[in-house]
Amino acid sequence: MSERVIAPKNRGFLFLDSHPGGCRQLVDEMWQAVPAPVTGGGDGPVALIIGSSAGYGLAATIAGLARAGVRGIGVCFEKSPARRTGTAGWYRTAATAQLARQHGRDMVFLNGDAFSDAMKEQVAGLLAERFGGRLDFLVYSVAAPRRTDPDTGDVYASVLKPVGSPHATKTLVFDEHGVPEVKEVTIAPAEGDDIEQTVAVMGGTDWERWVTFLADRSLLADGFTTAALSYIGSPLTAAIYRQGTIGTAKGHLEATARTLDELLGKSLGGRAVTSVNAAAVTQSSTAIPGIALYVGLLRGVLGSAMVAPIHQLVELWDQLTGVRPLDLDAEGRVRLDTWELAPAAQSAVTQRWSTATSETITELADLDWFSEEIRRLYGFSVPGVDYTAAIEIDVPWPTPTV
Ligand SMILES: NC(=O)c1ccc[n+]([C@@H]2O[C@H](COP(=O)([O-])OP(=O)(O)OC[C@H]3O[C@@H](n4cnc5c(N)ncnc54)[C@H](O)[C@@H]3O)[C@@H](O)[C@H]2O)c1
Repeated sequence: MSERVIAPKNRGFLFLDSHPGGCRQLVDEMWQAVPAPVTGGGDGPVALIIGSSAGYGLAATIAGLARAGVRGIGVCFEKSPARRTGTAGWYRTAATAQLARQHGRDMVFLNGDAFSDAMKEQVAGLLAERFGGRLDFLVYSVAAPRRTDPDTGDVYASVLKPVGSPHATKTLVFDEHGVPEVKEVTIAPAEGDDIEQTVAVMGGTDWERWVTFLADRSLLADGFTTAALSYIGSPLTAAIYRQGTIGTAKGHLEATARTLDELLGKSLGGRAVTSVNAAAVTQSSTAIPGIALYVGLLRGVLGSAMVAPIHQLVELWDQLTGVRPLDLDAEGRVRLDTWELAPAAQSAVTQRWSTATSETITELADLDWFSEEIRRLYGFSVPGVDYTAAIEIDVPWPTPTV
């Protein structure tokens, strides 16, 4: 037992501790935001969510459980409580597992490296023993800085750089007193094998490996459907995102979807798609130069008309499970980002971006919302949570009952 009062301590957008009570409350809120389930009764389809503890993967897990009535497995990579608290994803996973249990959904969470074959073996074993040897859905939502290639042991590192020439962008930072500043930074272009390395981490290689690994063991159900998360984004961030190293990886992921779609269509009557989601404040997205400024301005323009990840993922599940037909663009992608890229929204954000300075930023961007979103990633700034009270940090990883 280790109870303590947890105060937010941060360096920039990174916090050293997270709050178990706040994380639990946020997971509850996400669950409550999901409209009534569309389940036909019975056990529900079997789903595997990779990257289940944060951002879009957490939204996929909660929407899958609460809306589509799935059971199955969530995989993520989180740190347990020790001297410091556990990571926020540790506590969110414990809270998600508890809600799943309360709602009678058999959901097992595995903590470890999704890129490894050991994790793939573990999932294959669980599918065979616990879930009838058939997987109906796989949602792939990993954002990681590194991947070890299981065949060679090589470690690849992804970078966030423009391709071809240096790129100067405005960026949003907060000084040590939390005062916002708009700065200009110039990012050097990719060099050496930066592009290949980034594609090796954030492209489609590991997603494809998961699908073929499970297919080779006959663990995919007829009609098996898989979706991986992608992003396009605004022309304002294109040099660093879509036309940059990470965008090249997303292009690879989307090409992988087309290959897998053909393969699964022939063998199982199945599907593989990418889901292009909209900008959201997550630990991964705030690491991308310019994105914090862009998202703050987007919120300034759209306010609560921004569609939260949980609502986007309800829509994705509805399309994957056939509540509504799959609605694909010409490139075969589900588009959940149309509200972000709508011309009116983009021209308003572009206008604000061009005039944004340290002096004007608080009027142009919704920085209160942005700062709260950052804190909420760690379970802080959650209404109804008493941050002056001591709270147990030694929350165990959820173990399945029977
Ligand atoms: N955040 C955005 O604005 C945005 C927009 C559109 C699409 N996306 C896409 O959504 C996906 C997820 O991004 P996010 O922003 O939600 O990220 P995130 O940082 O919030 O979550 C990443 C998840 O991946 C897991 N993870 C990381 N490394 C792992 C590993 N080695 N093994 C197992 N799990 C691992 C983490 O535990 C966490 O659950 C990415 O493909 C991203 O490009 C993000």
